[in-house]
Amino acid sequence: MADRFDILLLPGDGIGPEVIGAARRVLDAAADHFGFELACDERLVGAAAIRAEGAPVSEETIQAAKSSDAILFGAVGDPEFDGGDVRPEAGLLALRKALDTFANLRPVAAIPALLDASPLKREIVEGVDVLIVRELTGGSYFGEKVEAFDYSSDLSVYTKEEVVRVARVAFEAAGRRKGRLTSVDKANVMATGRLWRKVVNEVAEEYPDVELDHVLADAAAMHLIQNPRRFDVIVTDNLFGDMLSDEASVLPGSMGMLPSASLGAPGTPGLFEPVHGSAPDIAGKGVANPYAAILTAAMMFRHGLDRPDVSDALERAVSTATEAGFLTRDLGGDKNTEEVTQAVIRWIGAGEGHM
Ligand SMILES: NC(=O)C1=CN([C@@H]2O[C@H](COP(=O)(O)OP(=O)(O)OC[C@H]3O[C@@H](n4cnc5c(N)ncnc54)[C@H](O)[C@@H]3O)[C@@H](O)[C@H]2O)C=CC1
Ligand SMILES: CC(C)CC(=O)C(=O)O
Ligand SMILES: [Mg+2]
Repeated sequence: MADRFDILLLPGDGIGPEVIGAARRVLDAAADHFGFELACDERLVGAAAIRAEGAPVSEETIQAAKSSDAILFGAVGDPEFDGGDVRPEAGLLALRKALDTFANLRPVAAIPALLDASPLKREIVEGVDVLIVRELTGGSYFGEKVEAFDYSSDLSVYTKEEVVRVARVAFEAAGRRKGRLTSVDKANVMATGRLWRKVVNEVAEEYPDVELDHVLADAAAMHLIQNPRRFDVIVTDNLFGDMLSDEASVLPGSMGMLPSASLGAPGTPGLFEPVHGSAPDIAGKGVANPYAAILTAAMMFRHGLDRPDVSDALERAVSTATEAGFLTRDLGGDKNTEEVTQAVIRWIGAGEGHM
């Protein structure tokens, strides 16, 4: 079991530095509690990097990411650069591509203490436990782009191999969970959707114990908030996965609750990123919800650093803190980022019998 980890922190913009600062304090407390060593390097990305280094991610930062054990990312984006030629978000896309993190795991689970934080009825939210597996390095976000004076286009391309590899990740995950996989596409209108469906059906032959169904993306958006318990694992492309996961954040009650892990080939560093963005509307006020970033750090220990024991402790500490009423404004509470962070730190190790 490894006891030293080289982590690259990329806080980014807006609330990114606030929530990654919170996650860092939690990581330091976990290191003390579990007795491992954390070597953290911190670099700029997004708008912060454009201002200081002239590009949303530098080649040095990409190299540092490749040689780390894992990367903990905050968020990028700043209204200052809206509509400009150089965009902060391009830094994140470049990192995902450079690390080839093609599978983005976005778990969405109802948290018992937060059942009333969701605008949806309790009976819809209760017991929800969905894993969205989003393809992350292909499709319309990465295809050739044309931006002319009076027209523009985004090419959406998927190769068979790109669908095979993310489908396998999703089937494996479903096999470890309830054994149900829903593939989401637009095969009725899109060529990429028809390839997606054909390839997922082929990969299904390798996983006879997993029950597969196909749902069109528009209907999936409806089912997700009407009857979310119908889903176990969802696999879908880059664009639909982005949208469905933001929609799914209303189930636990806030974007500030959703973590994610962006994974590539075994042995390569993962990019661990909360699902939310830089939230310029609340940045700098100290009120951002840090749970998504802390749960993202937990995913880093489970999926990137092979320390599920640390991951379990962080997830337990978050549950206990929510049960004790440590809720930020987005969840209907009145606690600030720091109060929530300190509550999580207090409960790290609780329940293991040696605190
Ligand atoms: N992974 C990333 O770096 C992402 C970056 N973005 C960028 O972020 C910027 C803002 O985008 P938006 O569409 O507003 O999405 P957003 O996710 O930043 O915010 C959407 C809404 O959720 C709230 N919210 C998000 N995270 C929260 C948290 N931790 N605690 C409390 N409330 C939270 C915000 O206050 C806002 O009302 C844009 O520049 C966008 O491109 C958006 C999504 C992902
Ligand atoms: C590059 C990001 C800003 C796109 C996004 O919203 C996401 O990946 O969740
Ligand atoms: Mg998004």
